[in-house]
Amino acid sequence: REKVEMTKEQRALMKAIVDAYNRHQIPQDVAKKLLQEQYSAEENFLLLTEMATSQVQVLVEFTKNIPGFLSLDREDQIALLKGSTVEAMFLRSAQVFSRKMPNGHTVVLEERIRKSGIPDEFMTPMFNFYKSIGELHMVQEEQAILTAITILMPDRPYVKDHQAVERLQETMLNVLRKLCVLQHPQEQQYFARLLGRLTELRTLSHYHAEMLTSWKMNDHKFTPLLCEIWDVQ
Ligand SMILES: N#Cc1ccccc1NC(=O)[C@H](C1CCCCC1)n1c(-c2ccc(Cl)cc2)nc2cc(F)c(F)cc21
Repeated sequence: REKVEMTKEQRALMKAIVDAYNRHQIPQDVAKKLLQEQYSAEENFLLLTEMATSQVQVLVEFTKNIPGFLSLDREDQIALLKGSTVEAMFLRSAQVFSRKMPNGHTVVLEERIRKSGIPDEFMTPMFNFYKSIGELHMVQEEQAILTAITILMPDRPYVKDHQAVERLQETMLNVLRKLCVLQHPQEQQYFARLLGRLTELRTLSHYHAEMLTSWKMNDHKFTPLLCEIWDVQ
């Protein structure tokens, strides 16, 4: 098999994405909060809306650092962000859930999330996704580039210049493909498995509006930003 090597440009691109990904982390870690105590459904819902609101802002900052993104048509930039924030939220949640934690913490975290107010019918698909992400043992470079690939999805609603987005995404996919070979040399199909998770992520994200509106509590209040970004209220 030929030796896989990243070009100088690809290494620079990856560094830019990873730096942006690490720079724009969610301020406080929700997992720590959840491990401290079991909140009520109302408190959990509020925590989620706060997390999601700050995550959208963080995502906008991260996206600005994706080389080429700011040269896209302005309306396409909005369409890409609007179309990917829910998937990015579940991807981020999955990465938080599958982070290495002291023994027993993941069990407690899962328990707290199961009792957070999310309707029961969404637990299985959600935790299946979280566990399938965990099994991949992604390195942070892969997590960052996978998030960028999720944002640069050409088939989001209302995207006009399909080609321009496809070109940017393809550049990212080329970097991710090489990274997977370099990081997981034993697993021939690791790259394919990784992309398969994006399909699972899209399916899970279809449920998000219903997950939120049927949260086990009355009068669900959303921030204006979330009303705009999510299909709720
Ligand atoms: N993490 C994280 C994160 C980062 C940015 C934005 C949202 C995030 N997710 C969250 O805060 C929620 C919390 C919010 C309070 C109530 C219990 C879930 N969350 C979700 C979850 C997100 C959405 C929807 Cl509809 C259902 C569930 N899956 C999580 C997995 C984890 F391991 C974890 F710690 C937190 C997680």
